[in-house]
Amino acid sequence: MNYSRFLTAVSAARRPSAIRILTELQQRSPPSLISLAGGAPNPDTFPFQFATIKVKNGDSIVFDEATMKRALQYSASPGIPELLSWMKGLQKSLHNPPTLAYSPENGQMEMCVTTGSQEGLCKVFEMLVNPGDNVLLDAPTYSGTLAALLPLGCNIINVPSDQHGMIPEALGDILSRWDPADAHAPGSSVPRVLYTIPNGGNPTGASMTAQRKQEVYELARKYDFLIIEDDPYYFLQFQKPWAPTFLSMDVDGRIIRTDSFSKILSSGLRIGFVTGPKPLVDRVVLHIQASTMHTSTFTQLMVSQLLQDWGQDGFLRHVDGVVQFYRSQRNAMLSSADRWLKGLAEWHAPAAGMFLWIRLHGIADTKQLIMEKALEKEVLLVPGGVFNIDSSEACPYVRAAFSLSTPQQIDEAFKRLSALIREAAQP
Ligand SMILES: Cc1ncc(COP(=O)(O)O)c(CNc2cc3ccccc3n(O)c2=O)c1O
Repeated sequence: MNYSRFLTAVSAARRPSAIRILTELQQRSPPSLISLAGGAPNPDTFPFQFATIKVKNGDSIVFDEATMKRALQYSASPGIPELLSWMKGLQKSLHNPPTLAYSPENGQMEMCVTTGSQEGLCKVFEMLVNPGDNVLLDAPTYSGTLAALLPLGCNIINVPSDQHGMIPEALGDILSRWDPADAHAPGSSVPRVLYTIPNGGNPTGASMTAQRKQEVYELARKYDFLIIEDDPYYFLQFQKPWAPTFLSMDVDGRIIRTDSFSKILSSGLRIGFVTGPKPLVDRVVLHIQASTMHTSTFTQLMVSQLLQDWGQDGFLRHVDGVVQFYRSQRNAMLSSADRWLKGLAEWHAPAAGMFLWIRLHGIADTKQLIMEKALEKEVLLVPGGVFNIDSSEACPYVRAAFSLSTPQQIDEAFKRLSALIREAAQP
């Protein structure tokens, strides 16, 4: 694939940081090398000496003095080698991307660590989206994505979707306004990027079927666009086998996947990953070099040691426990919805994630209801309009998260919401 056609002017202008090249050169050199190059601070001056982090299974992660000095020091922009290597092993086991065996210039699978998948998304958009570009996505969508995309001045084209995710026929209809042959013409307006959340969508809870992913992928091949597979809820799928990912079917090297440890290990540690064709991931790293330089070495080392101790089987056993928790939370929310909201609202049972997308009857726009009346009743949800491309558009939906509240709190919250809807619907 010709990846240069996808790059923004900003991204094409980025060059490797000379300092980072020296840092990585030094890190690859034998200890006998004497470096007067890097402007790194001397870790002997740092006030932190060592750390022991107790893990719930009884194990401990120990940062002795040498490890602590490394943890507190600058590290490589793509991520620390041991974490990247472990994650590449996991991606191979879970997705077995066809691009694993490709040459770098042909899109060999590469990865980098990001400070949460939010940073990954922001850097990927900065790399691919120029002002005026047509970008395809299925709204309502994650508000953090809209926050990153909209200021770039692109034209977001909303692709219709339902509880099974983006509708390929609707995407095909939208694309039919262009001739695929024009895709490579200079200044072509054929969309070059499609973004979607394939599992446990935020806010809709929708999960794409494998069939729909295959059909969307074929359209991406026909019109030669990239797919950003934003999949932080991949590990929160309530049924096995987990759905095949776009990455697992990527014979062309046109998938850029963002993963996150936020929903399964920690959201505060800010660990995410970008997986995709090497020419593009290497470019994302250039954007990282010019902003955060790298994700915290401390948190990368901490997570890396945990994963080394667990191995893939141990990691997946941990994930099973997390899934069990969220499945039971989802079931509690669904039974409370049945108890309090039947006849007042409608919803679909999510197969993954942590959100229930609820359409309230008799209410054209939930914004005022939530921002004023709901607070009086001491119940808080997210008004659906914030997930629309135009947040001022009326939206009868609310997003309810079943991640933090107890089943008892969820039940009381829906009892209060039902009173709200009844009052609001009265003439
Ligand atoms: C589809 C999709 N893609 C990327 C991300 C970012 O996750 P990261 O790996 O942690 O950076 C997210 C995180 N979503 C949310 C985050 C959040 C944080 C504070 C408070 C509220 C939040 N609400 O409501 C959210 O939905 C997401 O849902």
